[in-house]
Amino acid sequence: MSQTYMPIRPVAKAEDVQDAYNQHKDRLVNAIDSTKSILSDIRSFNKDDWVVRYPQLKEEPSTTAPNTPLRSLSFADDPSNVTPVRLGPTRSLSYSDAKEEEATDEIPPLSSDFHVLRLDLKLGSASSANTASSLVSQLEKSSIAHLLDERLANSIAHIDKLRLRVQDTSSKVLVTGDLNAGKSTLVNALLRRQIMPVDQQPCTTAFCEVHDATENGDVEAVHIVKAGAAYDPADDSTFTLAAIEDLEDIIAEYETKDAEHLLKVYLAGKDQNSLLSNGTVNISLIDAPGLNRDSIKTTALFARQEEIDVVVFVVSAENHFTLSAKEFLWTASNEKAYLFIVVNKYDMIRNKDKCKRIVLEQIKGLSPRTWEDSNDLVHFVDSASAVNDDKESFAFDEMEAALRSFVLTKRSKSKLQPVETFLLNLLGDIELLASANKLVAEAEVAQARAELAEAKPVLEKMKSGRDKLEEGLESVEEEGVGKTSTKAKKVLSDALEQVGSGRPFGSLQLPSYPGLLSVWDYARDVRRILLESLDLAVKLAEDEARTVTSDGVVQIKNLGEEHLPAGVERSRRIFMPEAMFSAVRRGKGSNGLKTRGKAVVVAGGAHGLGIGLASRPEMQETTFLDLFDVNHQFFLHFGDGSKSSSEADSTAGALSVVGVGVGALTMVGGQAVGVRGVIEGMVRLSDFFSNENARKWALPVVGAVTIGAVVYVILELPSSIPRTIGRRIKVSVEAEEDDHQWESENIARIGRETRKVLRLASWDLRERFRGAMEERGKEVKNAEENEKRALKAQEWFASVGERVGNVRVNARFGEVSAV
Ligand SMILES: Nc1nc2c(ncn2[C@@H]2O[C@H](COP(=O)(O)OP(=O)(O)OP(=O)(O)O)[C@@H](O)[C@H]2O)c(=O)[nH]1
Repeated sequence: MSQTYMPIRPVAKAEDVQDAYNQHKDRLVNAIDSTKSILSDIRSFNKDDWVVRYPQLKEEPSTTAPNTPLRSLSFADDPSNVTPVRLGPTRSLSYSDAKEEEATDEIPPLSSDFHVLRLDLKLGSASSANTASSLVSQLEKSSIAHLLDERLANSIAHIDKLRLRVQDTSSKVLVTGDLNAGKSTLVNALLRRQIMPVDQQPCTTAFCEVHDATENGDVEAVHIVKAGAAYDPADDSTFTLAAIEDLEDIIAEYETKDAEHLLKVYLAGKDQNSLLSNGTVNISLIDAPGLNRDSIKTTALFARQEEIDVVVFVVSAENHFTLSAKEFLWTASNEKAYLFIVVNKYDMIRNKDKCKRIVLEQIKGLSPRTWEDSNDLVHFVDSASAVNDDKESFAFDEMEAALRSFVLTKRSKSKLQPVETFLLNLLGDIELLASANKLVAEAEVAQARAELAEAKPVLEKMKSGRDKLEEGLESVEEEGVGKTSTKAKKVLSDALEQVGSGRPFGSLQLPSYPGLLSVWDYARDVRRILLESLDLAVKLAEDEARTVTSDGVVQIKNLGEEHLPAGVERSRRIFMPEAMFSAVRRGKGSNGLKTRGKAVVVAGGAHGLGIGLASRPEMQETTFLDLFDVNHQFFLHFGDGSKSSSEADSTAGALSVVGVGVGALTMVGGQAVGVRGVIEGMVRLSDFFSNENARKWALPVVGAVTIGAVVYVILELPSSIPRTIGRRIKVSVEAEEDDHQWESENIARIGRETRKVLRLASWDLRERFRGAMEERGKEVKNAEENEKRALKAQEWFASVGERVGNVRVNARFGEVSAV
């Protein structure tokens, strides 16, 4: 009937399908390349710039915006820190208080979990959920980032494979069916060439795989694949070579053998319109043996192979489906839904409608999905006449076009669609990852800014206050030292002046005069008291210094309060004034052995250290000169009085003998007469004694005067001794070299000690200030770096989101594919 030969679908459809397929393929390849570049960039960013965090989302019920459901976001390395967020339509995250997106009905319920980039962090058994979660929380950021990196690397490797799969143009069409149904005739018709042997007797027992000769270096040939060998056209040890012309003989030869064989047939110069050379996919046709009890299993197994894209099942219109055909179809349709049924020898049928009805009814039972699409998938043809070019065979052409479309559609469904689904899931995962990390980066920017707002003004204040603090410390030190030195000078000069005139200092008292017989002891005690007076003055000056230094320490402490920022630990040193003017001595243990490192502080200043004047043996020595200071008198009148005590002492010996008398003389009248006067007096005396009269009365007079003078001197001793000793002490302490001079040495020492304490306190404060400033500087620098890094990450993750969006748009994901 003519209607059955009418084209079911326009032939142009095949080209449309092909174009659509090519576009789909190209878009996918581009999307794969872009996705791969995004993944590689995330890996480098994770490695070099930012430890990418792995988000975990939990669903929360939301009433206001069902399509942007509320989730709680936490991170694998910090599961306890939870933030409420909303999941956008493309699995991007935003804070739950952000403006809610328009709810649209088309948005499918979104998964909060990762599809491709999911990390299996749940360690331990399900029964020990607590242990597992605690294990997860123990995972560090870096180890999670490392796991993520591995997952990204695996995803890249996987999409590389997908790319190869998408670009792979080879497609296999297995032609099988009942014995003698006309499979070989159909294959020949599709190839536009008589290649397969056609016989009324069942003949084909081998699988003949027909390829384009370009796959074999443009050489037509038959490769008989050796049993068990992994076929490789480039390795002739895996096959036996034969000529195309011998194909019929080879197949005939194998008819007699039991086992099925695989023949690879390479054909050149094919018709441009043949199924094999459509330009998009390299289809290879496989002519399988007719189904019988022996071959059905092998064929079913063959059909199941991954690379078989379409199974063309040939059934004879005369016989309908045989039992073995039904068995095969049943199995195949369960495993592969892509069955293409050619009802051959349709020309032989007289009641075509009836035949069609019966066959379709059978198909409905065997493969409902094929039946549903029977307009495209079930074709009634006459292959024998199609081989004959002279005859028009619309049904065959239509079948061929439908088969070509079907191969492409199937490829699209079996190869492109899964890749598209995978890419969509992967892009969704990337978006989720990027938007979660963007939120983290935003939070870190905010935190860094808050830190900066706190630390920067403190640092600025410290910077501007540094010079002031330095000046303050210097002036405290200088003022302190100046004050102590001035005070010490005054105390010591006064004391020296007082002692010099024979008066003791402070509360010290001179001993009472014990009488002439104990004059020596008296002189010794006076000397001791006067020396102790000077020591007391030193102690007083030291006490003054202690007070001044204490004030200085308090001032330094106040400077610290003023300049050190809050939170910086203040000096915990406690100033002990009594430890001033003390020395640290290496102590000895109770057993008399030296104790390593054990120090003993000896308090009490120069006095306590046993270096006071009263403790110096050379100063304690009482001499005759302490009683009658002839020497002093001599130099008072003949010298400049400023000679060193050593010089004075050396001359003292020579003069000591005459000194007593002369000294006594000089003291007559309580005032100095002078040597010249004495000599003149002596001359006059000799003149006087040479006179007879004078000699008579003068001697008793002189004797009386001398006795009077001696008595006077003796009576004066209680007050003259302190004066003499005081003067002698003054001269001896003043006579030292500048550096060792008692007064200046003590002033310098007291000043030094004050400086030492104040400098130590200043140093402590300076160190604290420097440390605090360094720390604030570091804090500011860290916060600035964190802000910069987080800002960069924020922008970077936003750009990843955009890139993902662009990939989706360019790949036209989400549109209903034409193929
Ligand atoms: N009238 C008619 N005869 C056909 C048609 N197709 C095939 N034949 C004939 O049917 C016989 C068997 O054809 P083959 O192509 O050898 O069948 P086959 O399915 O390959 O056979 P085996 O491989 O042995 O199973 C041949 O004599 C063909 O000429 C057709 O469409 N119409």
